[in-house]
Amino acid sequence: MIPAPKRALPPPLLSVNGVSRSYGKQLGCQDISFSVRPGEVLGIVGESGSGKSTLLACISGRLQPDTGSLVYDMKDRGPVDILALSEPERRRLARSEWGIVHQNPRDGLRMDFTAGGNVGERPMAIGARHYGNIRSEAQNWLEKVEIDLSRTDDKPKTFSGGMQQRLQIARNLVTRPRLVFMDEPTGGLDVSVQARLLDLLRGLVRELGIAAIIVTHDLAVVRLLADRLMVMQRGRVIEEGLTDQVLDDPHHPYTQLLVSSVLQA
Ligand SMILES: Nc1ncnc2c1ncn2[C@@H]1O[C@H](COP(=O)(O)OP(=O)(O)OP(=O)(O)O)[C@@H](O)[C@H]1O
Repeated sequence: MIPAPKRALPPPLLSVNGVSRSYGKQLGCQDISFSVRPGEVLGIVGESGSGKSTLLACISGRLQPDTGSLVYDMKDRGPVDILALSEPERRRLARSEWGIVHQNPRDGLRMDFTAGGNVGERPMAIGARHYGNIRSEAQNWLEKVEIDLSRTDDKPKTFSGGMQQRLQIARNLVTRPRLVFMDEPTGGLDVSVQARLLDLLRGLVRELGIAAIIVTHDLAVVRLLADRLMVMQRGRVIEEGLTDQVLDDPHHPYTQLLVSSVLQA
């Protein structure tokens, strides 16, 4: 029998090659390479100071790497070298194709806008002009993230931490980005609120087929959300693979320690 042809993997959405960044003599991250395909969720774990935030800032265009290259497959232009884009081009790319969910929702929300305004601002930024459509899309997203519509015109400062985080997620996903960067998306929330938020995030990411890069020190977050996992220690990647494989059969002693410390907790 003739074997069925293997289905080719889609080309990477983002390719990171040899990215390093130091702060003076202090190493942030060193020689990091990986790629993320459309719809794939990559988790990056490691203890405090291992370089996760530095790496995330470098690959999301918020921090200039010292060396390395970043290639992103834009919807209408194909692969582009992100570091060679002009600042306005990079901002346009971030607005139209990316989302960034910060650990502290205050960093990702406009605290002086209403909840509806926070969600509606993103479609407006990429050209939506019909007020009625923008408001109904915003309300649709508030419902998706389980915020009561009676709160549409309230400001986020009147919301709980969990509600603010859900609002930040709605603000990011309303434009259906192709890639979302998340920095400790459930950090700072109560355990029960975290669990609900994780469920919600998992449902939305899968429903929309969004690719995501999630930085966290919480293995439960990556276990639930990430297809693949990278483990960092002292600025370097020390282990990577499919999430279940890495967590169920860790090879590097540091990953073994990380996994066993969670099991003992
Ligand atoms: N602005 C800065 N100036 C100097 N050193 C920095 C700066 N930001 C980070 N570093 C150093 O870079 C290394 C990596 O830090 P980074 O914040 O990327 O780690 P992390 O894994 O994200 O930690 P955390 O989980 O605590 O946020 C650390 O040694 C840190 O002290």
